[in-house]
Amino acid sequence: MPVPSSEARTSRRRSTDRGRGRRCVQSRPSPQGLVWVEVVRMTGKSLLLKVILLGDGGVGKSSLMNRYVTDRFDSQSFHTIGVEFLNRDLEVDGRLVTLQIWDTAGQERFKSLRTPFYRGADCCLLTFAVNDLHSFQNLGGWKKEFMYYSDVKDPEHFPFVVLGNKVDMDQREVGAEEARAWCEENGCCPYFETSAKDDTNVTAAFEAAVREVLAAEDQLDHALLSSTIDLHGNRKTPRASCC
Ligand SMILES: Nc1nc2c(ncn2[C@@H]2O[C@H](COP(=O)(O)OP(=O)(O)OP(=O)(O)O)[C@@H](O)[C@H]2O)c(=O)[nH]1
Repeated sequence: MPVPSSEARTSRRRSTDRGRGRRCVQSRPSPQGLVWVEVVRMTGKSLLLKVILLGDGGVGKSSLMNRYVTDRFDSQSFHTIGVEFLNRDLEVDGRLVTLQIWDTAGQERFKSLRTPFYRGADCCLLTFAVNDLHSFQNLGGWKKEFMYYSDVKDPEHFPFVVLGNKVDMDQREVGAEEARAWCEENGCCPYFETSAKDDTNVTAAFEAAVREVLAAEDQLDHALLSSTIDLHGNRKTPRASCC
């Protein structure tokens, strides 16, 4: 397999570190010695979230990332080979977040270069172009590919956001209602109609991805705090009464 760029390698290392550093889960006995509580720690001031852009070649993934991070649009952009990433800091609902956006190559011939980078993603942005029906019909395939290679622990609750890009173009082949219906059938993920070219909804879409992740994490933290575990990490249902 070709070696990823040094930037990509650095990021991979960091995203692994993040897995260890961001959430240190400790088990401690309660004063009664019966119940175990979990303490979730945040390290550093900002939460590092990895989001990944997937979709057919040419739908505008790189352009969306570049518009959001550098506020530029290139009408002659090249196909991505493998993966690239950019970071942007932002504040969402009072929480500081470093968003690490991974842009992947949509062309089939680069599949083996992109799939190793799916692991550790916190959210997946499934992207199509509204003037390209085929790219919309392929969304299910992209979701499947992501689920297969990302090794997500809780597939049912993993956050996805769907982006219908190039809404600035006249020749539309996919309607907003059709796209929303797909989202509804595929787990109610939020849908955004975007244009990297004229900067329509780009910020809103990335912020929605962050909100989806934070909501999923809050749910998980809540579940962890209200459950109990024994010394070997096996969950136990709390007993209704002592003795
Ligand atoms: N009109 C219009 N053109 C866009 C938009 N977004 C991207 N493009 C153009 O579409 C072409 C492909 O854009 P990319 O961002 O390279 O697409 P990609 O999905 O990253 O493609 P791969 O790297 O092959 O996976 C480029 O010529 C862009 O300028 C948009 O919102 N509107």
